[in-house]
Amino acid sequence: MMAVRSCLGVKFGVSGLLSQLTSSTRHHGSRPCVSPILTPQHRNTSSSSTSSKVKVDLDQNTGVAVMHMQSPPVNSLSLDFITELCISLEKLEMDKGCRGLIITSSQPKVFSAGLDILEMYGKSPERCGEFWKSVQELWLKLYSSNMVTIAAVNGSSPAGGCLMALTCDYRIMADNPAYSIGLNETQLGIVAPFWFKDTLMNTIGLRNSEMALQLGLLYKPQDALKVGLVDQVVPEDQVLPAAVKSVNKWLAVPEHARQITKSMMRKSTIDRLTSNREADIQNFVSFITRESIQKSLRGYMELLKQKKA
Ligand SMILES: CC/C=C\C/C=C\C/C=C\C=C\CC(=O)SCCNC(=O)CCNC(=O)[C@H](O)C(C)(C)COP(=O)(O)OP(=O)(O)OC[C@H]1O[C@@H](n2cnc3c(N)ncnc32)[C@H](O)[C@@H]1OP(=O)(O)O
Repeated sequence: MMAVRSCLGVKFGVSGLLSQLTSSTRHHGSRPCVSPILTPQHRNTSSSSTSSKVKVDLDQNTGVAVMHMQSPPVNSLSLDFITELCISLEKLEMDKGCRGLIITSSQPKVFSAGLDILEMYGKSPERCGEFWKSVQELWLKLYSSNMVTIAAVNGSSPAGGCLMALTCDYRIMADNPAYSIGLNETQLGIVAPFWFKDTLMNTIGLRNSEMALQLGLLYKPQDALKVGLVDQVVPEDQVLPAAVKSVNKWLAVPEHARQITKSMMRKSTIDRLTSNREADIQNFVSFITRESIQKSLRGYMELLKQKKA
């Protein structure tokens, strides 16, 4: 309980010329690349799709989609919300005209509050299992995406919210000391599973991960930058423009080479979960339904409410 309380308080690799020469003939996997030369029909072509919790704006000229998370109040990742995110991601992944994705929040002050604690409290083992499977699915879709993915972190991003950002290729955070980001699971009395840990370690290394995970650290933006948890910190109103600038830089790299390199870097981490999915679900269910863990979650939720009062 004490612990719970304390918690609340280019240069391109290949030549620029080569990359420019290939930019109009590049393919995204099997998908043709969008030509950078604007014809009258191509100008200002954008499409927008909205489900109740996810709004996606795709600019067909640039091939860049912006996914706005809009699940009030704090974009906590419930089963319904995760399902909508997965459906949107699947559509974008299949869309030949989409090569880059920026993920951001429509909610003020929060990118995502992480997993919805109410999905883990007082629920049947079957329901917990279904929920965890969806969390795995979201992680797999994001971490293995062929698209260039940029997290435009425009608010706090604890635990599962941080994990979402970590799955992206690049993270830009708003320079506001009121915001924080990190895998703070231990502070709730729960344990980040191995694939959360692996994703963090792949980003900030072993020593920093040891400290971050055991202490359940939530970093202010400037500290997150120092440790490598985010790649860039910009004024709040510049988060989205900076993300657009970055995505274009990443998209200028020959697509096949970038995708194969990404896949090579992430494959072993992805394989580790895909070959252990069922066991991981069983682990989660038996862990989260323990009386002591349920008690910790209840205490944590009460503290969140008290903080408001
Ligand atoms: C051996 C190992 C084997 C297997 C693995 C086992 C286990 C692993 C298990 C789980 C992994 C979990 C990862 C997670 O993501 S857990 C969730 C962690 N999230 C948090 O700690 C964030 C908590 N929230 C906050 O800190 C703040 O809300 C905030 C900074 C995000 C926003 O602050 P605000 O002041 O803007 O907003 P609040 O007033 O605090 O909140 C508004 C409203 O929302 C409710 N709420 C907040 N966060 C959550 C959440 N994550 N889930 C559900 N609900 C949440 C909050 O209670 C308020 O509700 P009311 O308006 O009072 O009703």
